[in-house]
Formats: sequence, C-alpha cells, structure tokens
Amino acid sequence: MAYVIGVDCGTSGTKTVLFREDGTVMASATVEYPMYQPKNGYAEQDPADWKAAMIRTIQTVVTKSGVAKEEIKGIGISGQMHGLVMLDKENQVLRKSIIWCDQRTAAEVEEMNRVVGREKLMEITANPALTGWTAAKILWVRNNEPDVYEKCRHILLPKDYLRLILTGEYATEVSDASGMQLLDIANRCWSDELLHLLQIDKDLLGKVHESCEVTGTLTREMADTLGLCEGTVVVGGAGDNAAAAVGTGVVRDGKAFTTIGTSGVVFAHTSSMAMDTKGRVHTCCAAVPNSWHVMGVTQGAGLSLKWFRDNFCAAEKQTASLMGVDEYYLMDKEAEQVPVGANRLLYLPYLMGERTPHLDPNARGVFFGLSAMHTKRDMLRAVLEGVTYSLRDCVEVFREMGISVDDMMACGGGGTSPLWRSMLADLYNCPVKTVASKEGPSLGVAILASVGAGIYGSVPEACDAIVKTDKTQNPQAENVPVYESYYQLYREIYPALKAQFATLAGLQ
Ligand SMILES: Nc1ncnc2c1ncn2[C@@H]1O[C@H](COP(=O)(O)OP(=O)(O)O)[C@@H](O)[C@H]1O
Ligand SMILES: O=C(CO)[C@@H](O)[C@H](O)COP(=O)(O)O
Repeated sequence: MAYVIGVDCGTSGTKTVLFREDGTVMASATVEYPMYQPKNGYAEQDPADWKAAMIRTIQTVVTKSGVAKEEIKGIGISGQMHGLVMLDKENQVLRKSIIWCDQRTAAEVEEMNRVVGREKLMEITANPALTGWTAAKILWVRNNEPDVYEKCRHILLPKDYLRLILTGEYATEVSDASGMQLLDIANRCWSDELLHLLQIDKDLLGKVHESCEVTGTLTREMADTLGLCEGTVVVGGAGDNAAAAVGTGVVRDGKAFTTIGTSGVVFAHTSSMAMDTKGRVHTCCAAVPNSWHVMGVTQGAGLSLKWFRDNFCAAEKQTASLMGVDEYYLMDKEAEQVPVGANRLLYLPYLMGERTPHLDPNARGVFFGLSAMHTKRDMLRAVLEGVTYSLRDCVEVFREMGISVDDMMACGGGGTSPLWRSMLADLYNCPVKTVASKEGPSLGVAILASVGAGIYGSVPEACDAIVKTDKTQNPQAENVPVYESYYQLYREIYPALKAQFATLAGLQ
C-alpha cells in the first residue's frame, strides 16, 4: 500500500493528515496559532508559527500512524490564500505575514487602478484590484516599509513558504498564484506586462507549476527532522479552496461547494474561464489542469462565530469542557432552540470588511433589530444566519452569471455543523451534501500528491476512486419562505449603511 500526506496551513491552525492511497485516514494532527490585529482592519500571522505547526503535525502523524516511511510516497501542501511572506537573501522572514483578511491596502488598490487600469487588470488577472490579494500588499510594503522592501529577495505565499522549508525550492502553483493578482489567468503563467507596469521584479517570485506537478523533493535535513525519506516528492498543492474542491470531488462542471472556515467560500468548477464583469466573485485557475473556478468570499464566516465564542461564551466553554464535548457543538445546540429568523434579529458578518458582493474594506459588523427581549442565544443564531445570508449573496452572483450548480457540497469547520448545513439548504433552496471524509483541503492536496507520485493517472480519476458522498441535507419547505423574507431584508441593510461605514472608517 502507498500513503500520502496532506498539510493544510489554515488561519486557525495547521492540520496534517496521513492518508492511505484509497483516502482512508491513518492519522491526523492539528496545531493552532494566533492571528494578530495590531490595528482595526489589519491581520497578520507569524510564518514561524506555520513552520513549527507543519513540522510538529507531520512528525505526529508519521509517529501516530506507524506507517513505514518508505511507504509514504508524496506530500501535498494547501494553505490560506493571498498572504504575503517576504524573505531576505538568507531566507529570513522580513516581517510578519500580512494575511488574506487584512484590509489596509485601499490606497494601493487605487494605485493599481491608476497605473494598470481596471480593464487591463480584468483582462490579465480576471479580477479587479482587491485589497486582500497579494499584489496590493506588496505595494503597501514598498510604500510604507521601504527598508523591508529593499531587503526583500523572495516573495512567497503561506504554503509556498512551507514548500521552501521542505524542499529548498522557490515555487508555487496556479491556483494559489491566481490570488496574488500577478498571474495571467488564461495562460497560467506570471504576467510580464503586469509585473512591468507595477515594477515588481519577476525574480522575486517562485516558479509556477500545475497543482499536481512535482515541484521538488524532501531535503535530507527535513527528512531527518520529520521521520520521512529524503527524496519524497512534494507536489504543487493548492490554495485552500482549490484544494477543498479536489477533496470534495468538485472537479467537473455543475459541481460546487460551500466552505465555512475562518472565511466562507462558495466555489464552482468551470471547464472554461467564467468572469463576473463587476468583479464580485473571483476567477482563478483550478487545481485541475485546463480548468478554472469562480468563488464568492465572505470575509468573516467562521471568524464571526469564533469572535462570538471568544467574547461572549466563556460559560459555554467551561460547560463544554466539563461535558467533554466541543464548545461549537454546544453553541449549535443552543442556537437550535431559537426559531428561524432569531426572533427578528439580523447580523451582518462584516467584521473584516466584505468581499462578495460589496468589495468594501470599510464595511463592519452589525446586529440589526436588537431588542430588550433578545438573549445571547438569539444573537448566536443571528450570527449563524447572517453568515448564511452572506453566502447566499455569493450564490445569487453565480445565478446572475448563468453558472448552474447541480451538486452543492459543504465543508470546513462550520460545514460539520448540521444546523449550519440546514441553514445553507434552506437559503439556497437546494440539497447540501457532505463527503465522507471531513478533511477537505488536506485530502485535496493528498489526492494531488497521489497523482504527482503516479498512484493515479489524473485528478478526476483519483477523485472518483477516493471521494465518497455522505449525508444530504434537504431544504425544509416551511423554512424556505421565512428565510427568503429575512434574506430580502438583509440585502437592504448594507446599501443603507454604506456611506456611514466610510464615515466611520475616517473617524479617529
Ligand atoms: N461544530 C461546529 N459548529 C459550527 N461551527 C464550527 C464547528 N466547528 C468549527 N466551526 C467553525 O469553523 C471554523 C474553523 O474552520 P476551519 O475550516 O478549521 O478553519 P480554517 O481553515 O480557516 O483554519 C471555526 O472558526 C468555527 O467558526
Ligand atoms: O481569502 C480567501 C479566499 O480568497 C480565504 O478563503 C483564505 O484562503 C483563508 O481561508 P480559511 O483560513 O478561511 O480556510
């Protein structure tokens, strides 16, 4: 039997899973780390935390599984997209990574529109200039920390920094590189024209591969540290969403998934490039050669629930630990006791600004309709529902674009919640399924590794053999019209507050 490892460098933590070639989980390990928010709208993480978490989780799964190292044929790496890792000539990290949900780059987005122009950006990168994407972050460092920029010799994405640690190679792959906003999306290579216009040296960037291609092999030093064989192949891997697509079998037209991680994403596979001219959903290269995907993003999905838990649910945390259950499980049980609509309370999940459909870094969270009768439980349910309204916004854009979805999967930490999945089914008014494996991105990149190591011939072939559908949540007829009325009201709140969000951002 052959085995493969999938590493997912998420925002809340790094999860590593060792799989048998048929997708059976042999061992898994997670290490969490903090997100730093030095200012309102800023978000950073320390690449040293990612490195330590990757090393510890790989060591753990290798030891725990008892699998002989010679049988482990490949490693795939997935990670949070868009984060900026800058290294000096000695490969030392120059500053904390500015990550995907950071919103400090409004001026740099304007700069990109001025220097390149919106039309050309759409033509080359298939997306408008975006505050959360890497190009704007690079310009921000150049404009605000020239000493750091001066010393920078390599620019990598989070998972590609981990690749460097594993293999010594400066490389990336098409799905994650799409989110740097420097890639020619149709031709799947760096855009010389864009790099020239933005005056970013191409030598700073790694080599671009397809996601299932071998990009390098484990160095002797890392093999010894991890308990693996020198020369074990490391494939391109994928950005976490493209990886989750492979892990849920979303590799053909008509297939889509919703993930509720720290962010929330609605993702559809497309065998030809589809673009929203208004730029409300992203178009990126898929982890499957010759295909693309569109995705709508809610910045504060699981993040909203985690924020609520960390600030208001100390008692639940304590009870959960006494009962030996997960605290989110307990919070779900509480929210289930509140009726649909949270007793006329709505929540806008814009804690870190919003992408789809507003593209507004100034937007912020709102509880709307708060009354003296409301309890913490109502607010909790409103958070879950508000995130789901925002995910429905993404589906609405797909519908406008004419992208038809026959098959909707759910994944991510929030996708494990039956309550959240029932809200998705009711608000999308379509069945929402899960796959038997809950490992989404880790399984996705392990599948890519098994293709790179020659165990399977292609990504769809590997998915057909490995990914199995599990539960189906059907919409509940009585809830659909109730949620629809709340959703229509939800849609009216942001436009009414847009100007006030901008004013708020300008206050001290
Ligand atoms: N049982 C649960 N019920 C509802 N939400 C959950 C549950 N477990 C985890 N979550 C949500 O999932 C999030 C973490 O998801 P995960 O996919 O691990 O995130 P990331 O990839 O961003 O690190 C948490 O912040 C939480 O909001
Ligand atoms: O910014 C995006 C996608 O464009 C996010 O999906 C990040 O990739 C972070 O993912 P999670 O940590 O929430 O999985």
